[in-house]
Amino acid sequence: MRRKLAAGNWKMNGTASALTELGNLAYSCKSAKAEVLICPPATLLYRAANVCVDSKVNIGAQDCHSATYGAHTGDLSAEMLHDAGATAVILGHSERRADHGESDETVRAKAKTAIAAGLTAIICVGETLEDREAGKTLDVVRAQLAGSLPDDTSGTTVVVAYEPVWAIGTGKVPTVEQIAEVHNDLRASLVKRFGGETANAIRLLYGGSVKASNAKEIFAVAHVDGALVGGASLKAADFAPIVAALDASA
Ligand SMILES: O=C[C@H](O)COP(=O)(O)O
Repeated sequence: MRRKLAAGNWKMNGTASALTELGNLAYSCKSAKAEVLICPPATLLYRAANVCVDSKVNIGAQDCHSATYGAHTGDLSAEMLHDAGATAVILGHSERRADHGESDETVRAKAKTAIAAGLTAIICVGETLEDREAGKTLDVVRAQLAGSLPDDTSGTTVVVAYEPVWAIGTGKVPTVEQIAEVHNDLRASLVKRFGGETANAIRLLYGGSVKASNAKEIFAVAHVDGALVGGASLKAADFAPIVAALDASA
């Protein structure tokens, strides 16, 4: 049975005062059955890990460099993130694929480095509205999945997050039928490439305007093992109900 995962991506939000929210979340989630992960800005990683020590909340990062060290001004290595207390790292987020021209090959190289440093790689895939309207959703997601996952992927090293670009930050959410179609296809693609045992251990998250109000119906969809949440993860009062809905879906 795959353990459920509620992951929060704070994106470029939060200074030291935001650590109070993290403490509130740690308290709210003290009885959570699902794995809970918060990915704050890198500037808060170390302190966030200290706030959440001995709690049910793990801390993650939002990106890493594909190199292990060197002349990469402004970048952070996976080892540095692990050293700061991160247990996972989000890779290939559509905002990085778009803003930084990140290719599947770049994401795959970063994932290999992250896994080697002991981090779980949360690899994002998702179509644009143009892709969906052109009927290309499954083609796009299959290609990103194939190109972004390392060959030695396992259920403990990789999590896949399906995030339709047009649902991120917009309040628009695919229908449960649309989510089910993609998550079923993701699972089938994983089985085809890695075999059933490995594929069935890989958790599939949905991300894109997840809120307390829609979490229950999203978590009821087959092959949805949790969520990657942006805006609704910034406040404990918004994110804790999503964790509770995930626990109730188990
Ligand atoms: O990483 C999180 C996703 O981009 C979803 O963000 P959102 O919940 O604000 O739509």
